[in-house]
Amino acid sequence: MAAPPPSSPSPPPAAATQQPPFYELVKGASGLEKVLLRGARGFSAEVYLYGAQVTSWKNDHAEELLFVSSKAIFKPPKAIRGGIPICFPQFGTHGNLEQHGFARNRLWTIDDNPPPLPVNPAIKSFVDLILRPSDEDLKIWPHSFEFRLRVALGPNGDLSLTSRIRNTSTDGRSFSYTFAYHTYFSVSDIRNICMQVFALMVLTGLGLFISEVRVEGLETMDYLDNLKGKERFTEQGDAIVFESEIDKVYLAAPSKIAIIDHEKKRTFVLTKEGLPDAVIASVSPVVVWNPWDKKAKAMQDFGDGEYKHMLCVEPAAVEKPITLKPGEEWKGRLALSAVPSSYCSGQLDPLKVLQG
Ligand SMILES: O=P(O)(O)OC[C@H]1O[C@@H](O)[C@H](O)[C@@H](O)[C@@H]1O
Repeated sequence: MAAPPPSSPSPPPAAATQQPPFYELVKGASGLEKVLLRGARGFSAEVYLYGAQVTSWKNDHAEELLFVSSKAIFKPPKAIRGGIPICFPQFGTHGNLEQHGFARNRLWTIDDNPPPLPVNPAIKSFVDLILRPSDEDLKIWPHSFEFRLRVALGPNGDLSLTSRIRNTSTDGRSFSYTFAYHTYFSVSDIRNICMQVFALMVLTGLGLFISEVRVEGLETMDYLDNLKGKERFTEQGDAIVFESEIDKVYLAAPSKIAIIDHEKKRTFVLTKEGLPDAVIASVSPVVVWNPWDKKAKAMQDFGDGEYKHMLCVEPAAVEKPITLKPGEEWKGRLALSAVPSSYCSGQLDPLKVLQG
C-alpha cells in the first residue's frame, strides 16, 4: 500500500462525537496495566499496555478465542506468550534487531487524542495506544516514529487492530521495517490425529476424512519454509492441516483467510488490509506457526502440551519491507471474527467461508 501524505498537524480528537467510556484501565498480571473492552452481549477483549498486546478476546458465551500460555511471563523484557504480539520494526530474524523487534516488549501509553480515524459509529468500545521510541530504542534503531494502534471491539464481537506508523524524523531520512500481527488462536486440537485413518481410507477408497483444524485460503500458494533455511516451496493439496511443526511464510495470501475448527464448531475469519506484497496490492504474506512437541518443551514460557491448542496465523509484511519517507504514514488493519460453523466432512464450501 502506498503511504498517504501526512495528515493535518493539529487534528480534532477522534472520539469527540462519541460518548465515553470506551474502555476501562485495570491492573493485570504482575501489576501490569491492561485495558478492558466490553461490547454488547458480553463480548470482551483485554489489551496490555506492555507490548500493546491483546491477551484476551471472548465471544458472547464468555469463551476465550485467543491462546495465551499458562506459563506466559508478564514481566519485561520477555514478550507475553500468546494473544496478539505486535512485531515491529522487524519480523522474525529479518534484520539485526532482536527476534520480532522491540514493540512487543515496550510499555505503550494510551493516546486519548489520536488523529482522526474513520470509525464505524456502531463501535462503542475501543482504545488507542501509542509507542514512540525512547533514547535507548533510538540507539538500536535510529529512526523517529509514532506507532498508533487502535484496538476495537465491534457490535458483533469482531476484533479489529488498526496500526498507523508514521515517520516523524526531522533529518530527512526514510526508514524501512517489517511487521506482523502475531495472532495466537485458541483451537480444540491442532493434531491431524487421524492421518493414519485417512491414509487407510484413501487406500481403501472408503471416503474423505477432514481433520479438526484446517486453514483455508493458503492452498496451492508459494511459501518460504523457515524450518528449511527459508527455501521456497509450493503448497500442495487442499486446505492446510497439521501433523508436525510448521513455520512457513506464505507469500501472497488473499485478504481473507479462514481457520476452521471442526471440534469447536467455530470458524475464525481473518481480514487484512494494507499489508503490501511485492507485486499485487491485494495479497500479502501470512506466517503459519506451531512449535509442536519438541520445541514446546524447549520454551520456558510455554506448557509442554499447549501446542495442541494453539495456532499462529500471522498477517505480515516480511519479504517486502515497508518504507516511509519523513512525514509519511502507513496504515494496516487486521479484523478478526469468530463465527459458528457446523460443517461435517465434505460439506464445507471454502468460497462461502472466504467470500460470504
Ligand atoms: O518465540 P518468539 O520470538 O515469540 O517466536 C515464535 C515464532 O514466531 C513465528 O512468527 C516465527 O515464524 C517462528 O520462527 C518463531 O519461532
